[in-house]
This record gives sequence, C-alpha cells and structure tokens, in this order.
Amino acid sequence: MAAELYVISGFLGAGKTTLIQKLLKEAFRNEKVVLIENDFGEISIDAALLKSSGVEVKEINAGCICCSLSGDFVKALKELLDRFRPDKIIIEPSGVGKLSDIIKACSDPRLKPLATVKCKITVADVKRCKLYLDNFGEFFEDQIKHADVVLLSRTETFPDKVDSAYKLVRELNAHSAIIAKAWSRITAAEILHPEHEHHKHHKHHGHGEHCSHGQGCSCGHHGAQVHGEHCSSGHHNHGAEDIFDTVTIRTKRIFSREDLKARVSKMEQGAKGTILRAKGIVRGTSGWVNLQYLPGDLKITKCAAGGDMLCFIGRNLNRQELVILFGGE
Ligand SMILES: Nc1nc2c(ncn2[C@@H]2O[C@H](COP(=O)(O)OP(=O)(O)OP(=O)(O)O)[C@@H](O)[C@H]2O)c(=O)[nH]1
Repeated sequence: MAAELYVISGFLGAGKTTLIQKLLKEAFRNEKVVLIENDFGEISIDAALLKSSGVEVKEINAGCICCSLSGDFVKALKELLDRFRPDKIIIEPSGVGKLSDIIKACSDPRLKPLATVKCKITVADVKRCKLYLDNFGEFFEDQIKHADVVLLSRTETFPDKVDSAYKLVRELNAHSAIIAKAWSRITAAEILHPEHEHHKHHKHHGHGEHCSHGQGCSCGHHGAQVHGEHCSSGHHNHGAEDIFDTVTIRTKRIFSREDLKARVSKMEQGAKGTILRAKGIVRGTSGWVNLQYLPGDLKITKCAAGGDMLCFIGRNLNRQELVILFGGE
C-alpha cells in the first residue's frame, strides 16, 4: 500500500514541531512513521527534539528540501520508502520553505505508486501572521495558499487576534479548512479530518473560535495530489538563502536559566541584526534545556535530548557577535 505523506508547513516558530509531536502521540502512535526534517541552520534542533519521540528522523539541513536531499528528492524518498517501509511520512519543511515546491516534488510520477500526499497542513501564528505576511509574504502566502488545512496557533494566548488572522487566511485561501481552537482542546483526528469533526464541534465554539472548512478540502478523502513538474535544482527560485541569514553556534557552556535569559535580552537590545527566530539545546545547571525564542517570546524548558547548539535565523546577523554573546566555539 502507498505510504501517506503529510506536509506540515508554517512560518518561523509557528508551531510545526509541536503539531508533529501531537500527531505522533495521538494519531500515528501505532504506525511506522518516518519524519523528514528540513531545518534552517547546520544542525536540526527539531530533529533532535523529535528523535526523542522514538521515530525515524531524516534530517536535511540548509537549502531547499527538494533539491538538497541527497541531490535528488525523489530518489532519496524512494530509498527511504524501500528501507523503512513506513505507513506515514511526515515532512516538515523549514519555516522559510515554500509549500508549493514540496508539493511539486512529492507529486513526481515516479512516487505515485509508492506514496501519496494525504494532507498539507499549514500552521499560522495568530499573533505574527499579519507581520509575516506583510514582510515575508513570498514564503508565507505560498504556505497558506497551498494548504488543505490551516491550523491557527497561539489562539488561547491571543484570543483578540483570532478573528483578524482567520480573515487574512480566508482571503488567501478560500478552500482550506481553518481551525482556530486552542490545541489542548483539539484532537489530532480533528486536525487531519476537519470535514468529519466540523459538524460535531460546530455548536460548541466559544467566543472567537472557528472551525470551518471551505469547499474542496483535499485532506484525506479527496486525494491531495497536485499536478506539477518536479522541481530540480536551478529550475526554481529559492529565495530564502538570499533573504535570510542563519548562524549556528556550538557551545558546551553551562547556562543557568537567568544567565540564558540575560544573554537573550542582551541579544535583543544589542540588535545583533534582526533575529526572527532562535532555538537550541544547551547545558543547563541540572541537565539539558531547550531554548525557543521568537521576538518578544522566550521559553526555556528542560528536555531529554542533548545538543550543545544554538541556531539563529534573521537578517544581517553578525556571527562573531553572537558567538561572543553565547560563549560559542
Ligand atoms: N502558547 C502557545 N505556544 C505555542 C503554540 N504553538 C507553538 N508554541 C510554542 O512556540 C515555540 C515554537 O514552536 P515550534 O513547534 O518549535 O515551532 P516551529 O514551527 O517548528 O518552528 P521553526 O523551528 O522555526 O520552524 C515553542 O516554544 C512552542 O511551545 C500554541 O498554539 N500556543
């Protein structure tokens, strides 16, 4: 039977990895899953975090997913299918990847009997989606326009932003399902099959909550095949490398929570270029900690996976300054 392909896209820090963790736990628990991670930076923080969920993870770092996976996406995907014979393949493109490129690559006729695109989900952060559309529309619009399901994130934290985010998404994509419930109150099934759940939950929406789907959602039952030519190196516009800088730092330093917070705050104040996203796994005073940063939002949590690495993405970044600031090598 053909493996099912799920593409989880979304701009920087939207919540893709968090969603994948939810899908693995709730929907794909008894399935053989291979994850393809196309992270920014030289090392994949997401892959490290997801490996601790016990699934097979294939990392592709830096560059366009469809061109850089062993030089040939289709060939490499076929190899993965032969080697692991997965039931499901989840692809997490980098936040600055274009969904249309991935869909084209996945729709190559050579893959047809082996794997079928089942669902394309885009995660959109209600707080930041307007800002990202205004500034990085080329990437983010593409991710929204080509999605079957748009899952809004941070709706519980910013309920006043839900309506406007919903409208923005609907203007760009008249056909997708849009889910705006707090994630703790949605099941993975509801995300993967919004057409089933829609009627069940419709009556229960509270203020500011939507769960709607337009016509022609191709998730699951309608088949999500998109026809197009395979993207081969040099034949399409990559863009992201020209617009965004990435800096990866390795550091074995031990950070207390306060120390790490202070350094991040210095990074913001010192305006080391425009940092759009930072993440990493470093040594804390009592074990590994995972740092997740978006402008105005810092989370430091304990984590099982080890790392010694920090990755930054933004514009006009100064590697040397960041190395000094975080005690990197
Ligand atoms: N409060 C809240 N936090 C969220 C939500 N979704 C994601 N986050 C947090 O946002 C941070 C980034 O989430 P990730 O899942 O790593 O986002 P991503 O899209 O994989 O990020 P990139 O690695 O930049 O591609 C983490 O600290 C998450 O816990 C949400 O719906 N609500």
